[in-house]
Amino acid sequence: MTSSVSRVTGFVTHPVTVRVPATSANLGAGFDSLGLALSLHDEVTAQVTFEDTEVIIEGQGADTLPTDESHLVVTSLHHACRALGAPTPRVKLHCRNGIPQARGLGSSSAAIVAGVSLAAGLLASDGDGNTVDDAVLLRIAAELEGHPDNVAPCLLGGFTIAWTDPDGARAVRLPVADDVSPVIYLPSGRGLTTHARAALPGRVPHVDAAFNISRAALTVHALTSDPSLLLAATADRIHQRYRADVMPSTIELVEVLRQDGVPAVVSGAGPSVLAFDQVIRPVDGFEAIRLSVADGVTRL
Ligand SMILES: Nc1ncnc2c1ncn2[C@@H]1O[C@H](COP(=O)(O)OP(=O)(O)O)[C@@H](O)[C@H]1O
Ligand SMILES: N[C@@H](CCOP(=O)(O)O)C(=O)O
Repeated sequence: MTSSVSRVTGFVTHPVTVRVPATSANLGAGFDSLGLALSLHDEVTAQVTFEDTEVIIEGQGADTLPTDESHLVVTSLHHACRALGAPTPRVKLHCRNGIPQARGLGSSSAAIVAGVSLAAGLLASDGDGNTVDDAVLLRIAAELEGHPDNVAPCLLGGFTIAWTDPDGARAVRLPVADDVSPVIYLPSGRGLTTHARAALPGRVPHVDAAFNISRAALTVHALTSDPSLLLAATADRIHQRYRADVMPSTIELVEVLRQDGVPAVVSGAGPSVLAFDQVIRPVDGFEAIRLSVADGVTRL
């Protein structure tokens, strides 16, 4: 927590808007650690109100997400206010959502990062509404999400390595090589991260852990310096195969693409597939979307 947090004096009265990117976590071998920010975004505006909390939603989730205080952006904003020693305000929230939910594109992390960033933006400290640094926001956001690999690229942008210390989550952003070309294969069906995590075993064989350590380390080199190594680097043995029963067509697509020489992985906890490819392939049951590597949360 930055020292300025103790000087919080209240909330700004003007609206604050943040833009948060989608993220693809794991990147194959880097389970719960590696992540990439991608060019799909939610844009969220919050303004403190003396009336009841109100949530207006356009775009993804407009018909399904709650519009009261149980909305994830509001609960995250409130959690961050408490963590920063501030009261929890009622807010008017306007969400313009471009990130599909429950598809392995980090929508929950985007909502959480939006909430904690809006809290930082609304807190007025010595007349300056944004005095909480990214390291503090990362710790708060990762606590809420339960794993740091999506919230890290959502906050910092680009390609990130995240890890958890006794004090909480930490992350570094690394530069991405120019010819890294992400394509997302988006299925129409949804899959909750909690379900896909429940499919994982409590232990994995030592030999598989060793396999993944070498590939995760290689992924750092491949994404930053030599994308020709991405096929070898993105092989995984500790999570994707265990998830096959809950997303069979996703795992099948990963295998078909990899057999064709395309570095392809389950995006996050699925069911989308992330491929690094110069071409977009038509695939039955999936919408192929060309994306680029994005920056992290921005205050508009
Ligand atoms: N923009 C959003 N606003 C409010 N809640 C959201 C938003 N995005 C995601 N969520 C919540 O998170 C759930 C999806 O989270 P999760 O299963 O982790 O999928 P994802 O891979 O998209 O993060 C949604 O069902 C919803 O409850
Ligand atoms: N490491 C997590 C990543 C979850 O990402 P999401 O985008 O599906 O929320 C996991 O594999 O469970």
